[in-house]
Amino acid sequence: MYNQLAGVLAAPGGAVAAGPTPLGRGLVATQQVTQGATLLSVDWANMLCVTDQPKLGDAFGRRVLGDWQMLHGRLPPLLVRYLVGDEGDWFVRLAAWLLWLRRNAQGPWRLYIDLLPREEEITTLMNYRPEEVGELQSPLLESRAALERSQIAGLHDRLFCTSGGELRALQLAAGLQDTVWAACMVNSRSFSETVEGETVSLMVPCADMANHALAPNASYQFVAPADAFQLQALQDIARGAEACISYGCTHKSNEGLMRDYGFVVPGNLNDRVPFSAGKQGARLLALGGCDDVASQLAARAAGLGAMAQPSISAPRLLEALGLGGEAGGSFDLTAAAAAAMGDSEADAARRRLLATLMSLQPFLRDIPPAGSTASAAAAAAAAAGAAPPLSEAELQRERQSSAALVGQCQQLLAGMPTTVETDEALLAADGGGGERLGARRRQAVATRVEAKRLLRAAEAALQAYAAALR
Ligand SMILES: C[S@@+](CC[C@H](N)C(=O)[O-])C[C@H]1O[C@@H](n2cnc3c(N)ncnc32)[C@H](O)[C@@H]1O
Repeated sequence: MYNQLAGVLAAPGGAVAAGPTPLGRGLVATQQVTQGATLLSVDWANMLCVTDQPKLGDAFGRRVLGDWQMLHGRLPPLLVRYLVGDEGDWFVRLAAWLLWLRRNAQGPWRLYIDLLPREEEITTLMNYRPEEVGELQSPLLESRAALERSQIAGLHDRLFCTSGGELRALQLAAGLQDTVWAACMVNSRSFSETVEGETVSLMVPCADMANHALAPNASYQFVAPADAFQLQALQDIARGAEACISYGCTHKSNEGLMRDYGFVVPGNLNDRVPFSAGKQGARLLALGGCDDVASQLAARAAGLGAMAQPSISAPRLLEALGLGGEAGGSFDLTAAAAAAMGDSEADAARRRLLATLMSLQPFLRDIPPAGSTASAAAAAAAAAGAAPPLSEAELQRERQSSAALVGQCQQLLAGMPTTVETDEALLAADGGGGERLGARRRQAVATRVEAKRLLRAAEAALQAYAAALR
């Protein structure tokens, strides 16, 4: 089906086709590709394009919509008015267009719709039913899923619902599930580009088969001289290898990725262990009875002297984790993260360690300034080949602190109904395709096991720290 679609909507000579990949269905190189080569080119008249803020200028968006209608047939005037108007935001307008195509399209746009994931295959949070969200084993994700679903229900009732929505004459969505489907498609498959100074949002057939990678080997852009949206190779790509792009979501935690795309990144650098400096932590750290980091900082800013030391020595922690390395314990987090962007499990484990380090930030003391040596004391000690000695009382406090934080990890893990091992066994028995578990349950297990792996990594790091204390 993909080849049929590409034969009509993409320019001849493409070097990729849809196929099975380790990430699910994706784009696979059909030939050896050299760096800089065009992998796929889709003419602007063959994409769905809406201008994000029509009031700031919409000449490009109107031109593309005009060309689209000349090539693919006229759209109902009510829909056209809605697409070029500024009543709905870009997201809602693209969803309306998709819903209309789903009900009415023929030819290549029928193929396009048929190639899109079906409801039962969609794993974005919004598509989880209330009875399924418990599988995520995360109160945060559960409440986020409920919120997403209630927001989309509001949109459905107000706009798309065939019985009472403002656009009911277009007969867009018979039930809430239709609207959820369209919203998930727009969320997870649209591109944003600025063309002729106009920011537009696009659904681009064929190009929207590209999966996301932390270290992408392809990029996308609108190429004005070609009047086309293109995927290009950032490096040589072997025949049969997957071509991946970056979704530009490098700042998103796994919660954000589940919300927008329905997948998680193993070892997501933006995830944090939700350590708390609650009562137990505050007592152990002798921080004057403050219950959380924010109030500690506020109290410190207010000059309350009882704000004693953070609990963990940063240079010692780095050393215990094998992350110090350089003279004076200097550590470049950005460089360490950049060096761990691969697909391997070792890279994912490394990223979990870095995420742990960042989670511990509120508790660290003697943090070395970026790119420089640690504290003067640490620098002197490093020159002498050893960390500065700690008094027995200091050692005692460090041990108590790490024990308290380890306890928090263990408590969080114990509060989840299944273990890493059970989850991994479930995934292994499923064989990769979600055939037995179903797509959403499989993704829920993949998501919760990733949260547990981070907690395990944090627990192990703190235990290594405690063991290295002397
Ligand atoms: C733009 S589409 C990519 C094509 C999609 N795989 C398909 O079969 O239609 C985005 C969706 O692909 C999947 N995806 C993309 N990147 C992924 C990744 N790195 N890991 C797992 N799933 C991914 C997610 O389901 C996401 O919502």
